[in-house]
Amino acid sequence: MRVSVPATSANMGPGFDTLGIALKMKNQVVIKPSKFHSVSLKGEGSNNPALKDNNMFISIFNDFYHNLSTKRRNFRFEFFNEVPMSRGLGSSSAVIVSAIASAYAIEGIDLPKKKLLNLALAYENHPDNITPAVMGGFNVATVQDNEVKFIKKDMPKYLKAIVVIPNRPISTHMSRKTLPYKYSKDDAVYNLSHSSLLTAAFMTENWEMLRVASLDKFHQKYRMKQMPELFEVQKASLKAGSLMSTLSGSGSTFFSIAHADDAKRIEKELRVKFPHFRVFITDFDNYGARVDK
Ligand SMILES: Nc1ncnc2c1ncn2[C@@H]1O[C@H](COP(=O)(O)OP(=O)(O)O)[C@@H](O)[C@H]1O
Ligand SMILES: N[C@@H](CCOP(=O)(O)O)C(=O)O
Repeated sequence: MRVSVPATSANMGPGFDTLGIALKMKNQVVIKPSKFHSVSLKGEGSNNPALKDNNMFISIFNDFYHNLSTKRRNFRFEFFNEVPMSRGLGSSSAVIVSAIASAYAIEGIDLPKKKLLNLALAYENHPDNITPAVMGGFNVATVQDNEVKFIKKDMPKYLKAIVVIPNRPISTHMSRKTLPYKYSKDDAVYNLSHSSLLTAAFMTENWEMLRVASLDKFHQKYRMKQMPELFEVQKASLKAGSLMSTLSGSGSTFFSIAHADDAKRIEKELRVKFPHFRVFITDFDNYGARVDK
């Protein structure tokens, strides 16, 4: 059985804890019944021996498996990870969603995507990463009465994402601590209006509006101060022709959207200017979490 879940870029500027989009980079796990428990890791995290012992996937999988099953089978877990850890590309959401989906699938229990999303909410209480991780596409999401309410929009193939991934990780938990405790009414109105405009721009495919609509006063500047070079990345990406360029989740990755015709040139310019960062183009994912039995 194989489960795959895409990377996600959350916030998208002003949509703090609300907006997110799925990328065509994924974490996959192949699970096989086996005499003994064993773990193999390829790709991101494979040089981290701790992930072979007691990683977040195994502990969430076990929580669900032990609730769903009376049997005590052992499994071999083979992980193929493309989502870098603690870079603002939703690695924790990918792990949470894939662990829950795997426990249900291994027991042959059908798990509708909306239920998967609401189960994931217990592990990550902001819905901006888990929603696109489960559903794919661009999503606007909120939590009401312990349920995720969301609207999804498929992304067209003629738009591409360009990601700039620094070497340095930023933990989401720590990064949230750098944010102000309170915001002024002016800042609240600023973000509310920009986030609403950004959502409307996605829904109506008014891509030229993204540059203005993606401006934010809630979180980016506080977080980017930890790595001031990110201000340069944003400036360079917009100058090179990106439609929008925002901190991805809590960072450290920078996420830009561009027309396919411009993406190669923007990628090249960013690579030249920031040779010490990983820069590449990726498509958007419109499917989300996938289980192949
Ligand atoms: N492939 C993985 N396997 C196991 N645990 C992972 C994996 N990827 C991420 N994690 C867990 O998620 C944490 C990173 O979460 P977080 O700081 O929210 O970063 P991100 O921005 O990538 O979601 C890691 O410290 C680790 O506990
Ligand atoms: N809204 C959250 C998003 C965190 O995304 P991640 O990919 O960094 O986990 C936040 O801004 O803290």
